[in-house]
Amino acid sequence: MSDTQQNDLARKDGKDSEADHGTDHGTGAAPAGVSRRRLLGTASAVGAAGLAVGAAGGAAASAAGRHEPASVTALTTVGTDTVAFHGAHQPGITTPLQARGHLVAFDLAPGAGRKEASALLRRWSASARALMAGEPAAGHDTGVALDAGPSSLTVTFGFGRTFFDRTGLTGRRPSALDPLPPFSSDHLDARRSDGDLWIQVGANDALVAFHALRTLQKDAGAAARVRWQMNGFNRTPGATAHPMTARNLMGQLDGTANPKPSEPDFDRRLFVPPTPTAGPAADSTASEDTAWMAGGSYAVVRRIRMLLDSWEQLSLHHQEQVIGRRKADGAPLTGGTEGTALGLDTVGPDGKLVIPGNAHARISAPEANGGAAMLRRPFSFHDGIGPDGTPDAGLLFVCWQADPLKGFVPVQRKLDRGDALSAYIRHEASGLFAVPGGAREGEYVGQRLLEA
Ligand SMILES: C=CC1=C(C)c2cc3[nH]c(cc4nc(cc5[nH]c(cc1n2)c(C)c5CCC(=O)O)C(CCC(=O)O)=C4C)c(C)c3C=C
Ligand SMILES: [Fe+2]
Repeated sequence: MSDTQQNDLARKDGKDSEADHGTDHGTGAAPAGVSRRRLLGTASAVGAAGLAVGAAGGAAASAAGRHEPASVTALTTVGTDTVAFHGAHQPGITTPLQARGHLVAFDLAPGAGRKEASALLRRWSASARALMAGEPAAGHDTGVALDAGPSSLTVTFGFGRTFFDRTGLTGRRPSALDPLPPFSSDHLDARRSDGDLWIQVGANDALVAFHALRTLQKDAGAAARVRWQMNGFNRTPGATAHPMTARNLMGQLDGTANPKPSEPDFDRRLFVPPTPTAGPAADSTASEDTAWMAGGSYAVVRRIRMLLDSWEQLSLHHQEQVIGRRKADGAPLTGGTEGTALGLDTVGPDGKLVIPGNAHARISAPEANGGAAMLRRPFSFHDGIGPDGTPDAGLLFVCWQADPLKGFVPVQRKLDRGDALSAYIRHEASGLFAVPGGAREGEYVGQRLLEA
């Protein structure tokens, strides 16, 4: 069994034990040694108000002069959930979607090179490890995340194409980092695209996520400057009656047909193999000296604005024709439930395909793209109202794959040519980042690139 599968199973065990105790957060293991039943027992002694206030409310109650028992503050497992920093792969790739996300790109400062980059990655990894374990950041903790647990915090680091020239490592740049091809529907803003370094922060608490982001920005010191930052969100764990696929801001279930860890080719699709596999591709990879990417993955990041004013004018029927799935439950228009395969050849009584030829789900399906697949792990964004008076909202589309030329690129090429959804979205920014494998104990992320 792969590390990914083990990780997922470990989290699933957590969920199951949580379910046994009657919670529905679906976010991971309960705090060690504290059963849900015991907490409920404690809470019932202080009344229903104690149940509702949770951690933040507990602090407020103390400030108001009421001294609640400390155990009341531990009613939820959302705060106590942790994700491992060390492992074969970096966290934040197969981790379940978190409620809050920050994507931030940095450029190395003028004059900063490999030495400074290596010291920076060492500092960043130390902070990420500590914060993900629920410890304060070394030296300069701001206290913003005080009272909260790690809340499934993940920090993921990547290198952009330009990083390699700036650090004298051009010879070790993977060809997979070659620029993405232009697409006819691109409206890309160069200032909000690319970057030498990229960080993805995710957490199930907004203050925990902000605290991590701020810590990492301060860690950058004089070595690197923020190039762009994007802030996103997803549904809060526990907001729905049962764990389910996330909805995006168009209201669709988004993520249904993602590759699953239980599928035999999951790791192969997502992660760079330790050694080049046999065959023609192996020769070119071997000559690249990219062994440092073993266990890593490539992240394609796109800020995709949704033209919500136009989208929301469509009838439900038309919206469903655009995607090829039912809006309420994500089932294919050919019937069944969310998990049912798309009936791509099914024809209706009118002789037409039930899932239209230009439906987004049809065009992006691996069956229609020579098996090309990626793991989509997005955040929604809403940055207010744009100068044109429409919502500046949409999807921070992040997808993961072992090779962008076998994942994002062929699918986006196809979508670019005839996706019914493209009339309602606009790609505004883009980045491609090499995300190295996870750091082993005592190692920092990227050490195998920077110190070999
Ligand atoms: C190039 C890759 C993709 C981009 C860009 C993209 C943008 C995008 N997608 C949605 C909404 C949905 N996408 C869905 C499925 C789906 N999308 C992609 C790829 C891209 N999407 C793939 C590979 C798939 C899976 C296709 C399949 O195998 O069936 C769906 C259906 C539900 C699901 O499977 O997730 C929705 C809904 C939006 C709103 C969007 C840009 C804003
Ligand atoms: Fe999609």
